[in-house]
Amino acid sequence: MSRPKNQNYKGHGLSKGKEREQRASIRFKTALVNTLMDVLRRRPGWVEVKDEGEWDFYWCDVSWLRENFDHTYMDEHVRISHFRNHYELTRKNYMVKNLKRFRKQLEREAGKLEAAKCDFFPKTFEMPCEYHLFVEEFRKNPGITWIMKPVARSQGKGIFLFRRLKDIMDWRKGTAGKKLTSLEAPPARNAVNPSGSHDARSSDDQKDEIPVENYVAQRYIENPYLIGGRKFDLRVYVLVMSYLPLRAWLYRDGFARFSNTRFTLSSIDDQYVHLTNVAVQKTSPDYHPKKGCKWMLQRFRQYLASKHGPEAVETLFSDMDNIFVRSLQSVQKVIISDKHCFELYGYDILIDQNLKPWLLEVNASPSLTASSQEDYELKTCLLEDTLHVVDMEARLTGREKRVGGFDLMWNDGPVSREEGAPDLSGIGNFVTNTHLGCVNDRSNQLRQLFRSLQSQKKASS
Ligand SMILES: Nc1ncnc2c1ncn2[C@@H]1O[C@H](COP(=O)(O)OP(=O)(O)OP(=O)(O)O)[C@@H](O)[C@H]1O
Repeated sequence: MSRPKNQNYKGHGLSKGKEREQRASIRFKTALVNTLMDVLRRRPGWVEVKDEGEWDFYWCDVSWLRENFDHTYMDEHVRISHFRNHYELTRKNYMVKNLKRFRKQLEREAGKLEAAKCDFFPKTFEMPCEYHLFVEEFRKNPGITWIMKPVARSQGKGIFLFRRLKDIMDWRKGTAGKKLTSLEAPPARNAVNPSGSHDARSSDDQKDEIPVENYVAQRYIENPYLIGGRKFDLRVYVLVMSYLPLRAWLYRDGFARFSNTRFTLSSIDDQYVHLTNVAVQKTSPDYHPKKGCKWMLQRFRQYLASKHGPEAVETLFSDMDNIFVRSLQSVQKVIISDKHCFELYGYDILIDQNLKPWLLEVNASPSLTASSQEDYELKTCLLEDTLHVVDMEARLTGREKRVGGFDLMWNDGPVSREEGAPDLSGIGNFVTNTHLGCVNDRSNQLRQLFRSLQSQKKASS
């Protein structure tokens, strides 16, 4: 149960057994109205709490953390959906700062070879504070393309590409971010998207103190892997249950997000060519709502395997595992590891023509809104499986290596992933089939549910 720190607690003085008895149902609260709401409402034994009611589980947004976390007392069993200072990983500038520091530490302690395993993020400078370092680097490689990204916005807002220092001069004068303006909203300082329909960028304490909007200047990956001539990036989900010790689960499914326009380096001002965010692509004149711009990860794997063979695909996916683990390790000592917190991260990965994966960023609030039936199925399974791992019902033994579509990737050390490792929870075998692409009953149920939700929506509008 949760309550403000100095408020009297109704259940105070009850024995543990009585308390557990009283908690026959799990009281949940959520700040998001999307697929998540469907999943929570359907979950047996879970009841929704509104407004100031006490809760056991809260899928909060990051602004709630800032305003309430430090003043809320939480009982042992209570869980919330973010770590207190999640922005250490989910703000573009902090992520890079932590990765650079971690790389240096590895070089000191384990040598250059080990440190080189952190070379998965494009060269990045924080602006304006690293402007002079950036200029030095810029002059070393004339003619290459750079990308400027606001540190705390999302959905491609405020992003632009450049090749001349003059463009940065304009930015410094306060005109930056005006190149790709068609989608641009006013700087979303402290903005939180209450519907959760987008990847609402973290709104956190640090942001309040930033007098001008900060950017990162990042080397643009000029040779992205193309499918059908189009650029794409991957969205992969990682669930962290604890930072000390680090305990992280990797979801088997995810998707590739494609641009609608053929890739070319000749027009760097065209956002539809260079930015693969769905929010950007949806506004493209060539966008087909039915076709969408996503491929499920399984389909992407199959495509790559047919082109390059299974070994190349294995190497690519294990290089991605390396990214997940190292990036989490880079913030392991910085993030406040509170036993009440978990976090479902959305990783954005770009693959180049050498099949090298690059980490673009990590999202604290990956979009949970479905853009198609397939997407709805993926997100529903993802959320159900997340709740299985969070385990408010106390059904897991703690020895599971697989729960639904999640594989335990790191448990204070690497976790061996034998093929067909049993799902000890007994929860996930059924679910896992869905992830392997089998059409089963559950999948059909979801399809029906999706259709009925669609027709309800139509009827009400
Ligand atoms: N260094 C890079 N090289 C090539 N393309 C990039 C690079 N950085 C970003 N992009 C492209 O720009 C898009 C948006 O970048 P990024 O995800 O960093 O910003 P964002 O606005 O926070 O997006 P999101 O809403 O997905 O969080 C990416 O999906 C990718 O297509």
